[in-house]
Amino acid sequence: MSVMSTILDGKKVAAAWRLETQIRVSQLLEHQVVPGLAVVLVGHDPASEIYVRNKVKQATKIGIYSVVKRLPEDTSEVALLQVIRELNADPEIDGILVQLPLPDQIDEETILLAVDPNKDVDGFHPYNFGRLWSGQRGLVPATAAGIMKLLADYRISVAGKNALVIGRSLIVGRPLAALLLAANATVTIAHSQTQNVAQLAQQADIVVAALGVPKYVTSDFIKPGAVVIDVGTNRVDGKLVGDVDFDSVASKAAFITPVPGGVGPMTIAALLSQTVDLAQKRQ
Ligand SMILES: NC(=O)C1=CN([C@@H]2O[C@H](COP(=O)(O)OP(=O)(O)OC[C@H]3O[C@@H](n4cnc5c(N)ncnc54)[C@H](OP(=O)(O)O)[C@@H]3O)[C@@H](O)[C@H]2O)C=CC1
Ligand SMILES: Nc1nc(=O)c2c([nH]1)NC[C@@H]1CN(c3ccc(C(=O)N[C@@H](CCC(=O)O)C(=O)O)cc3)C=[N+]21
Repeated sequence: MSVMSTILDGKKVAAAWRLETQIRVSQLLEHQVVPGLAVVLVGHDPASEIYVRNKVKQATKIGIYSVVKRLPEDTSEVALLQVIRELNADPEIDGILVQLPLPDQIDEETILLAVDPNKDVDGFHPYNFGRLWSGQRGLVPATAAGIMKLLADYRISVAGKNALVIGRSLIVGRPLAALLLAANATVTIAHSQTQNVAQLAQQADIVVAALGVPKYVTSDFIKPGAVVIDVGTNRVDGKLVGDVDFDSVASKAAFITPVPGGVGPMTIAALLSQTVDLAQKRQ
């Protein structure tokens, strides 16, 4: 027996969310407040270029003023710190996002610490990360926020569920685990040294794949009726492939996100919404 699962349509939910954000932007404009977003891109990682272009395009479309600071691959830490200080001091900028990863000569921790925690729209500053893990409200990394919104929109309850998050990066795995915990899930975090990930997944009501290994999660990982969230965005032969083997898993899961059109658009919508939250605080 093979039952098709419900596809969690991130593209659709993100479009509706952007519309809500756009309304909030027009209300701010009536008060002469233009939300401002700065994206800092060091080097020219082609994937990063695409995301940055999408972010800026969608921000502009809903009335957010956005600037991209493009810096060469060989930029020094000192030079990057100078750019961040200028953005911290710029009254037109509400949100600052430093695209990761950074080139080797730049220490990530130093840079994340330099961003004004009140403008840290990515939620990567240790102050905001600490708040997140303390269960306090604040700025939350966009991918994790986007996934929680997608679950909420489909009325998928998290409380009391077993959730497995595969991946423990600053960008996705850790913040998502914190949000699932705050929503009263029982959370397990798997990483590259975890034994028997498949066995852990078989116990899980919610499986999140955020490891960056194409089609890693196959149907034998999945408990029938589980919710499967695919964060993976891997280029394989020019095609976008998730961390989940969609075709096999879709016949076993109750809900599943596609790639593309799942978590990716929600990430951008979350970023825009949080930029406007910050602009509302300015006002
Ligand atoms: N759709 C979206 O909005 C976004 C998509 N992405 C995509 O999500 C994926 C993950 O990104 P990101 O978190 O930045 O990746 P990282 O490479 O920073 O982290 C990967 C994590 O997965 C773990 N891992 C790697 N291999 C395995 C394995 N075989 N079994 C279990 N765990 C493993 C690593 O463990 P360890 O810590 O031990 O090294 C690490 O914690 C990528 O495909 C990326 O492109 C990322 C951000 C946003
Ligand atoms: N400081 C920082 N913040 C980030 O949020 C951040 C980052 N650095 N570094 C890189 C990752 C990756 N990321 C994605 C955002 C959108 C899509 C996205 O829109 N994906 C579309 C497809 C886009 C395409 O065609 O490539 C989709 O899945 O439908 C994907 C990935 C944010 N990241």
